Amino acid sequence: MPSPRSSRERRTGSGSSRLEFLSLVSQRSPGAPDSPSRRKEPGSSAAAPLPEEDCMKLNPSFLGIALSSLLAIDLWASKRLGVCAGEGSAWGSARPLMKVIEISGHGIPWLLGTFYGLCQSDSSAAREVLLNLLFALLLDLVLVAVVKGLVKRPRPTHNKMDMFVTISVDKYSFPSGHATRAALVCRFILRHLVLAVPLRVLVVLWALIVSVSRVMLGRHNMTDVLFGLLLGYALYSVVEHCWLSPLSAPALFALWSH
Ligand SMILES: CC(C)=CCC/C(C)=C/CC/C(C)=C/CC/C(C)=C/COP(=O)(O)O
Repeated sequence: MPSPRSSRERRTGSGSSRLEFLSLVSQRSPGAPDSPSRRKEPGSSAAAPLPEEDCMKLNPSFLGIALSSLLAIDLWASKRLGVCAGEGSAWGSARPLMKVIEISGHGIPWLLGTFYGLCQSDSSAAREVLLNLLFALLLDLVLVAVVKGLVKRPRPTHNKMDMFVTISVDKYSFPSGHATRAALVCRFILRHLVLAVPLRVLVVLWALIVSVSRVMLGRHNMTDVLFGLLLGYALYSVVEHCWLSPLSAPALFALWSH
């Protein structure tokens, strides 16, 4: 059965830099009296029992504090790195170039290019690889849409929503769809295309530049991009596990056999 391994063997050849913190105190209702833990009845030696909700607010878990701190650092650093977020930003003149890089990692050119290649391919090895790339790209779109829809993290406030063709969940930022695609496509190409070393280095650089440009354009926070890269990397393993071949999916391959 042709597999990824066998197919490989066949190939011989601006903004402000103010920190944004989520204060634990501000989460309490404004004007609320002091906590019962600090209030003692006159003449009584024992403190009144703590209501459960106050216990939770006054004793946040270590994990909660660590996560809030990480998110605060993420928002602050991402805002500082969003140097191409607008024409008036520090590196605003590089924004057009960043937008070209954005399109190079967009779903539409990748889907259309792969579909076109599939229709034009005249070898069974090329058809197998391109069909699996198309499957990987579609799976990536669905997975990112599901996670974005579940997490619903808004895009950074400094982002200008002027992206080339988006779908409804693209108003959310976690994870970065460009970063998942860049990592997925990068792993896929390195594994299934025979390329000279300089070209392999270029593919890795492209994936990194697409990812960094998401933060520079102000589209994403750093954690959106880091998680996106991890997700895309892991998704490639799923694609390889479910690899479509003429034996496992004969009907699909029959569609493109000439
Ligand atoms: C051409 C074929 C075979 C199918 C088309 C299927 C389809 C509906 C594709 C939609 C592609 C699309 C609009 C993708 C969105 C890409 C995007 C803007 C992602 C957001 O990236 P992010 O890094 O800002 O999260």
